[in-house]
Amino acid sequence: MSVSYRDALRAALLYGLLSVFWLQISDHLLNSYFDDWGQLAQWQRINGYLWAFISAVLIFIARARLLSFMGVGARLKHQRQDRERLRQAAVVFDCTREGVLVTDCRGTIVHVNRALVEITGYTAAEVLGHRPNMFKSGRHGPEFYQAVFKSLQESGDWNGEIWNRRKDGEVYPQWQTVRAITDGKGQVTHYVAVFTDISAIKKSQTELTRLAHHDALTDLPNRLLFTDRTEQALASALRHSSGCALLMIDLDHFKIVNDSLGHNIGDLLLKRVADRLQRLFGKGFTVARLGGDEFAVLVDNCPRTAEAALAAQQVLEVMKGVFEVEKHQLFISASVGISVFPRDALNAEQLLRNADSALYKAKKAGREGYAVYTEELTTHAQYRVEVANDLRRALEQQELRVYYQPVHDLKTCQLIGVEALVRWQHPVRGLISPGEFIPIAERTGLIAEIDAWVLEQACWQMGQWQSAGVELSFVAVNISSRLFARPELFTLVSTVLADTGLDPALLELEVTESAVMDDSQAALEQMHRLRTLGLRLAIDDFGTGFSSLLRLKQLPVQKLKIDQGFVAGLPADNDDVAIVRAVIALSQSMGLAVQAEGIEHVEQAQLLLDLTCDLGQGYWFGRPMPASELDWQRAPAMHG
Ligand SMILES: Nc1nc2c(ncn2[C@@H]2O[C@H](COP(=O)(O)O[C@H]3[C@@H](O)[C@H](n4cnc5c(=O)[nH]c(N)nc54)O[C@@H]3COP(=O)(O)O)[C@@H](O)[C@H]2O)c(=O)[nH]1
Repeated sequence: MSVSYRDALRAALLYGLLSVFWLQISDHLLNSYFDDWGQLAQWQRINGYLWAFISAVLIFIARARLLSFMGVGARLKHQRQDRERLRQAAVVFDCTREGVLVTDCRGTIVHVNRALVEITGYTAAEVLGHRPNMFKSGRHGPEFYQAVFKSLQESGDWNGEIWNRRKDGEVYPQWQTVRAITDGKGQVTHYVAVFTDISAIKKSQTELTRLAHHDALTDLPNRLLFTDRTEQALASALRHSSGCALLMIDLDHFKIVNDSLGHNIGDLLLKRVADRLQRLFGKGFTVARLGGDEFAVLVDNCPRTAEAALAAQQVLEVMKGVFEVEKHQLFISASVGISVFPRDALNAEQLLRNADSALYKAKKAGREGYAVYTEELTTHAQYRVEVANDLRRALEQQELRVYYQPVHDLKTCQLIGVEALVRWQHPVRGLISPGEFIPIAERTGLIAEIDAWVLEQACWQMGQWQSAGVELSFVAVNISSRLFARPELFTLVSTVLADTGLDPALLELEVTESAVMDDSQAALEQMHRLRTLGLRLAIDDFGTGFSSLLRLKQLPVQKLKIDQGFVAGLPADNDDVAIVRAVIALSQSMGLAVQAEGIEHVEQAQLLLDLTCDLGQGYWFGRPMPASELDWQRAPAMHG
């Protein structure tokens, strides 16, 4: 007999004994108290009721204790909570965005939610009773599914990426978790799969990867992908003992298209160039846009320079045809730098760098051509690095000097101004001409510091001449495009003028035509700001750039300097004569002074005077020299 039965028997016996005891005692007491039968009968009735009441209380207590002992109350509470939880789970099951699929232990689908219907395109009725392999995409082999089942058997769950097929046939990726559900004895009763459709994430991931590796404008591979492909090509060339060539292509004077026709047309032209290059080389080659107007082509199986040169020549040829861009008929040429693996470089970075050096050489050689990398170019590059380092030291050690070249009035031949030109007094190499170090200073950015220093020296020197009573109309200082592009130029010039006390009207800043046209709107603003200081502005090397006359008209400049390249051809070269005549006429029609530079012969000075040029500068008048050597009285006569 179980403990509970024994307890129940004990309670029943106790109740029986208690009842007998109660009946005996109450009967005895009532009989001894009441003699009257009527009263006795009444109290016996009351006694009966009383016992019934006590019994009811005892039954209640016993039952309450029994139920609590058996845990029925808690179970009822739990049942209520379970019902609530199930209701909530059913809502979650149906509202969740994840697809849910439940199979029995044999793999037959017994339950699916609304999200599964939406994701797969099947109705619940079309799915129930079938097996999950109805969603198979065919992308995974049997070994994939075997691995899933193995994981479910060993650990009871699996999660990972799986490609399935929707009802409409579309194959899509989903992230899925499958779990085995077991009963109390550890037997699998069901499998539950919960999955998310990750096709949108995949698409944006793919798009991001594409964007990171492609140029947005032309859709060509960008520098990152091109470098990667070059590395792969080099590795493959190494394995097969073959070679490959890298062509770096840069469009000549592309800036003019942007400046004159706007960036939209410039962009469209770049797209057309990209298309043309792709068509020329076809699918087997990697054509990339490295940035701006720079493209590159990787030519596989091309170990010899001659073959690479042939490819470069084809690039030059293909660029020759007209580009039709929105009603504009554009012509553009290109320069190409060639570097060959393994002859020139052993890794992608070096190959790119060397092709770039060759491209620089092609540009310097006059553009619309190609140049092949040579070791000499690296030597040059190293030399440039050494000079740049040396220049920094020169600035600190005050090794730079300012020379002044006289500028004469062509009518009176009087010296009326000077141009400040920098020199480098090298401790070992002696006096170095700016032609040797200015281009390097420009490439490294040191030019801004040099120009600032020359400006300070020239203003100070002009102040000294003024104090000494020398009658000079101006001192001209060259401002490189690097410094000219900086907003702090205005502060620099005003500080120098304030520090040296020079009358701003005596200062002339020379800016090259290309510096002004590079970003003409910014240049215009810079020039107007500088003009508020009261100084004068001149366009240097006029005729070598590609000024738009419309832009030129807007510039607040006071002088045009005819480039010495045109003066050199005077008086024999008819083209130069025509150009010089046109520039003089242009200056005069715009109310600008005009100055010719590079005058080496009296005939040149005479012709320029005849053409009504205002000012002249050149070796015939005087070479650049230290301030102390200038001869203020020198006025070389033109007529004998
Ligand atoms: N940003 C700066 N550029 C500067 C500075 N100083 C010079 N430069 C530029 O360097 C280039 C070479 O200058 P330099 O060797 O001084 O040559 C100048 C003249 O010496 C030369 N010149 C003058 N007359 C004649 C001549 O009759 N024949 C001849 N073959 N050359 C002559 O021309 C140069 C003057 O150039 P420009 O500035 O265009 O008037 C040169 O581009 C300088 O601009 C500097 O401080 N900052």
